Amino acid sequence: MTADKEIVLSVRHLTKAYFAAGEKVDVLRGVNLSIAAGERVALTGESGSGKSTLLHLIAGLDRADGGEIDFSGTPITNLGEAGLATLRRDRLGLVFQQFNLIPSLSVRDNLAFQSRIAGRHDAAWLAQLAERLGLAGFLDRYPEQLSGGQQQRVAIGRALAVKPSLLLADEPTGNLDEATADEVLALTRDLVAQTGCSLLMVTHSTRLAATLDRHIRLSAGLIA
Ligand SMILES: Nc1ncnc2c1ncn2[C@@H]1O[C@H](COP(=O)(O)OP(=O)(O)OP(=O)(O)O)[C@@H](O)[C@H]1O
Repeated sequence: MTADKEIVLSVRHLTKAYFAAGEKVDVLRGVNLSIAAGERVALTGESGSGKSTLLHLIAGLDRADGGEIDFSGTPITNLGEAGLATLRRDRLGLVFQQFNLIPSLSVRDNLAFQSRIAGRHDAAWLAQLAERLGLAGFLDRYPEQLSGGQQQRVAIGRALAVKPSLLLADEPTGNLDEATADEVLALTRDLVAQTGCSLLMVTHSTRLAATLDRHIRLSAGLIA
């Protein structure tokens, strides 16, 4: 990470606990994390270490108990639901293990979904994304008519269509076989570089983690 690069995401002293069966579980105990513009970071950690929890907090899908999250210097911790929704729509790309495509929409309309809502529809960029993701011949199909790898490529294209400042990906290749996972990740890396956005990707694979710019680990509620 170069010192003069803009910090896109800054997380400070983030804490989160859950109550389950009457017991308090401290999942995040003071997480600190900075991601620079264009930086691609892999997040690993044992099952249950809080990786998804951290991504959900950064995406504003859940509230932290304490600490701060800034996007490009703007704190989001105190934003209301509407502000968080706007942030997700305009600045974040989200990709989850379950592809979360809309079954009743064609590939073309799934790809354009978020960028249309954000008022940032760019037909030329979408056509380029579809081409690069190998989806140009599938635009009139529906998600159920695609393979898992193809569906995940639609989810990645949809997230990148808005040219987000940060792509958050939670085990994006977890449901794919190894060869397909490698191919989807390589494409994601290239497209993230072309988009100029930053990437924070949760993965169980230290092999895939090693292919990004930085590899961080969550352990005992802290980034090791
Ligand atoms: N809504 C919830 N209520 C209670 N406990 C929860 C809730 N969500 C998560 N947890 C607990 O918080 C801990 C962290 O969960 P999280 O899903 O963030 O881990 P993870 O590192 O992403 O795991 P995995 O690699 O298995 O997906 C786990 O012990 C989990 O059981």
